[in-house]
Amino acid sequence: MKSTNLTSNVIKQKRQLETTFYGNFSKRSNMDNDNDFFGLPSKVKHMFKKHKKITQLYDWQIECLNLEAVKNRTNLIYALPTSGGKTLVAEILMLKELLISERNVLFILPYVALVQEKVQSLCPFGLNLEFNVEEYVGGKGKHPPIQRKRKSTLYVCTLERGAGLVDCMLADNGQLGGRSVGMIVVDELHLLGEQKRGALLETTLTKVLYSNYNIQIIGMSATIGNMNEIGNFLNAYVYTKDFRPVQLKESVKINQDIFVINKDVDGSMKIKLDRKLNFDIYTSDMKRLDPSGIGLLVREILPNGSCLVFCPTKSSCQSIAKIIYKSIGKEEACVQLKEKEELYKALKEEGDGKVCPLLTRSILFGVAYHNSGLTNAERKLLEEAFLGGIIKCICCTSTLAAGVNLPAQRVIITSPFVGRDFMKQSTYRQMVGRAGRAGLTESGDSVLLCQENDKEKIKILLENGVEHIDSCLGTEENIVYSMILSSISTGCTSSQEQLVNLMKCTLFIKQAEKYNDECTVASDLIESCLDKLRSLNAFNKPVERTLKLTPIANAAVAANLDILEAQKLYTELIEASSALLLINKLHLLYLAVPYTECITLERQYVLEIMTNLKGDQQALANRLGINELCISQFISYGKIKNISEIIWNKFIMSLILNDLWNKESIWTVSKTYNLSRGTIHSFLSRTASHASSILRFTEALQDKKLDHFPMLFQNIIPKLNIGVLGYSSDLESLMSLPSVRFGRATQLYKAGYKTLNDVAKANKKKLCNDISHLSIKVAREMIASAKLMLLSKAEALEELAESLRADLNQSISKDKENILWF
Ligand SMILES: Nc1ncnc2c1ncn2[C@@H]1O[C@H](COP(=O)(O)OP(=O)(O)OP(=O)(O)O)[C@@H](O)[C@H]1O
Repeated sequence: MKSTNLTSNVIKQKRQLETTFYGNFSKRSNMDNDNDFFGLPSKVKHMFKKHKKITQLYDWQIECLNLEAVKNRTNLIYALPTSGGKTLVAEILMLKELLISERNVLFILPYVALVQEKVQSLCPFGLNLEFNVEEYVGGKGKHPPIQRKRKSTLYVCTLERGAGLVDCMLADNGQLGGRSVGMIVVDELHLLGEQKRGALLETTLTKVLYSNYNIQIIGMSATIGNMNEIGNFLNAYVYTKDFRPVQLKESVKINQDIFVINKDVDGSMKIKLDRKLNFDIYTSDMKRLDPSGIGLLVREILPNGSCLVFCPTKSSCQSIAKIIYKSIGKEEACVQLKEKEELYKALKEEGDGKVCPLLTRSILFGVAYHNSGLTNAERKLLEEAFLGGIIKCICCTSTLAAGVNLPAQRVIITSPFVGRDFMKQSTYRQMVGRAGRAGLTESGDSVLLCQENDKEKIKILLENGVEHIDSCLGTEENIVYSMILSSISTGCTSSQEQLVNLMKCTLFIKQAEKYNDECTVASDLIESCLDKLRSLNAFNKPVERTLKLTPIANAAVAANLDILEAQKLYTELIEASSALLLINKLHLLYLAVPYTECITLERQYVLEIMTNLKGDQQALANRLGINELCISQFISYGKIKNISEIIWNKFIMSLILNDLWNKESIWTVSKTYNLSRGTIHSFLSRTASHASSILRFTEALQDKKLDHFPMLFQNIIPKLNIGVLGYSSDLESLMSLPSVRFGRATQLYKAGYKTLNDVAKANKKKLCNDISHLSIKVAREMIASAKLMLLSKAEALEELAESLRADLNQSISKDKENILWF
């Protein structure tokens, strides 16, 4: 009876939502019978026009979508220069899978910011075309996913969370949330060549290839030197095109001379003097401040253009932004004043009442810096301002080129070095690829600033082909252990022979075999890894030759931890549970700090903190064995000898979390620990991710001694996820929206949009008026996200109610049968 009531309530709630959002449900169902857009309803075409301003596909996009390989669901990898329009092809393929094949899709992206951007931009599509969009970053996203059988779901995830989702899928016969997965899309496939993350991506894809669940893999990338080899690894059709929608004029500046670079028909480089940079408008002071003329190059594209300035280090972004805003004429400081003020207000709200003094001054001139010292929320506001033309010039590091989609009219590369290393061809290509805005400008240009003595290296940089991708798996043994354990835990393999076959599917073995036909690397490697894993007690006694994992090894897989971390965690939790300090959250926060946390604080700050511990902090220090001896060892040797360094580091990092939890402003915390606010925010995100691993570990382990932990961690994870610890939970639901961080949530709350429902029902124009620095596009996406989230929630409840009812009916009819029988 109860379950029927729940069902009818949920159905009522969902109908109400649907009537509010769509007008009339039956009308919506009849939409678009004319399937003329690659088999998709023509409504999709209109949506691309409305939301992405795309009216026509490029020839290559049409050619690629019509490939036999695509029609036959063969795996596909395709490579084009940056901004070639690769994402659109992937989006159309994903929509086909979600709407026509009605299967779930996993979309793996390399950076958190890219995942959030995608979720935000795909929500209107999910809402109108009726599929779910779920975000998996940090600690966000249920594991295993919520059951959603009625509509297909697009899981948008980072590489790390994608690896976890693939394991869930393999453990559930190729399904996620009760539906089959039909496609996995990987953006920036060249990451395969990166240490750690590349190896993780390689093992994730290898398991999919080996498992044979008929899942189509789509990979996209800027050009890769050995596409065919990567195609061979992924059993994929390879498609490449050298297409750029806007012309790119590349140049190099040495002293005052600017040389244009042209490629001859035979592929050789022609470098020709184009012009001299004119310093005449600079005063002698300005010449001294900006001897290389970066400011002059920026001035050339003003007032209508936009410019990305790539700097070699994080700190140089700030100093170069300062030079540029000082060199820009006063006229720039007089335009778009209202918009700039709104941006300032939004930054202030995000920054807990303060804005960095340099940004305060530079945004007046339309200039900003963008690096990991800023919080994600501040960076997002600056990106939106750049796309909206309020900020005309952003000084950033090369990570921005890979992590954010920001096109500009001009790209200036201030040095051919990234940190201390000479730039790689792929990095250079990714940076210059940002020049030119498709649909907005007809061409874009790039200027690389270099010294006379870099000439030879520059020539090689410009002439050489793109780099090959080499597997990093050989040097990442922890990732090989995890692949072995997860493939056994999910049922993909169960014997040594099967593991060898799995290993043979990796890029690492395929590349090793290239040079050696009789290669035994796979069997040797599996043998030595199994020996090591046996010595770590990862296996129960085998029954015949079947490998079986211990509960801790199984829980490690569920939590995406490697076996050593899982064992460390188990011991730590057992020790903690014997005397857990629950006077406040400090002890729990201590447990949530990842073991591999790599932030090191300066010595003088550590001393200041450790010699002034307060009562609760001292209690935990005592509990962990941190005493005066440790401090004196730290003073004398800079190292601790009587306790593990991990405990010492985790303790200090937990103090940061505790200060934030106790409502200390991020500016004060940043000063106390001498860490940038951006660094603190990324630490929070890693902690959120580790806390959700602990939750999954303890849930999967089902060990009575640890059964209080899931509830305790569930309590702190939501706040860690949103990156704001010490504030009221009223903002939590607003901050679950992809585009909403603390400042925007506060503005929404103050303006009367207190719940997701308020945002879902908002009028986009009114929302823009009520909230500073909010574009119509972002407002529209925000409203769509709120609607989609509420509908998905209502539908999940509905499904739960249905399954409860079915369960109940079954047991009632069984009872009846039994009564009859007796
Ligand atoms: N057919 C098209 N017509 C007009 N604009 C397009 C078209 N296809 C894509 N674009 C636009 O071009 C820009 C770059 O596209 P996209 O991000 O897909 O490129 P990409 O090849 O994935 O680049 P990256 O290598 O940076 O990921 C986007 O703003 C996108 O909306």
